[in-house]
Amino acid sequence: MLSNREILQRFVVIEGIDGAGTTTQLNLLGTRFTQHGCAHVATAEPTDSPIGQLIRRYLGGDLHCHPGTLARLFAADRFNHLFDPENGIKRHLDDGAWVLNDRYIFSSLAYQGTLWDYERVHELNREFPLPEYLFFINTPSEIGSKRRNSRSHKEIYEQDSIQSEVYDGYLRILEEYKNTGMHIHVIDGALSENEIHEILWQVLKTSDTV
Ligand SMILES: Nc1ncnc2c1ncn2[C@@H]1O[C@H](COP(=O)(O)OP(=O)(O)O)[C@@H](O)[C@H]1O
Ligand SMILES: Cc1cn([C@H]2C[C@H](O)[C@@H](COP(=O)(O)OP(=O)(O)O)O2)c(=O)[nH]c1=O
Repeated sequence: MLSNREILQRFVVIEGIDGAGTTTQLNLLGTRFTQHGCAHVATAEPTDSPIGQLIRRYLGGDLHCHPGTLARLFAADRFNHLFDPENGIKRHLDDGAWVLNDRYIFSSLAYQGTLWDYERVHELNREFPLPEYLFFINTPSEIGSKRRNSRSHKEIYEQDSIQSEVYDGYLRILEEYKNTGMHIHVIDGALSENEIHEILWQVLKTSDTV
């Protein structure tokens, strides 16, 4: 049951296809939180842990595996990211900080769920709590494609046909998760970096704890 999922307060997730600008927005938000003296941790998935580094090797194309293996690696990396006793998301939230995260379960559902098997990916991510805020930067694949093409190094998902499927997957997931109690904001990815940032900031600023 999606409606019974635990929601972690002060946990913020930014999602979008490759090139949507999630990394850009994470950095801008982190700077803004710092300027306002608001305790926070800015982080991302896949993480820098050994599991995350292994995932990067698959994404880079120098290792190959069954898509089910990759789905499980993302879930293992996420479990560690959430529950690591010293540096995990839960620990930071329990200490009173905000956690700003570039990608979370919605990436697994949109990428592995679309490209492999939605039900199995859903099952692998069922135990994870939901964020209080989910920002989806709504960047259709044509716009993302132009931005991705300026990168020298391509990862395995950085192809227009794949990104277009993943984009459609995100739209389905947003619909599926709309009544779960998260604050979901869909933001026009064609806006400038600063315009998008201001929208995110205005939403978070009105929360009583920032
Ligand atoms: N709203 C935007 N408008 C135009 N360019 C953007 C925007 N957001 C990000 N970019 C640019 O697009 C590229 C990809 O951004 P990035 O944040 O790395 O995307 P992601 O992490 O979602 O793949 C970068 O060159 C970045 O400066
Ligand atoms: C967290 C996560 C990421 N991904 C993909 C999305 C991206 O294509 C890739 C790396 O994410 P990321 O580092 O955010 O990409 P970018 O280079 O755009 O900043 O991993 C999944 O397929 N499943 C997941 O669960």
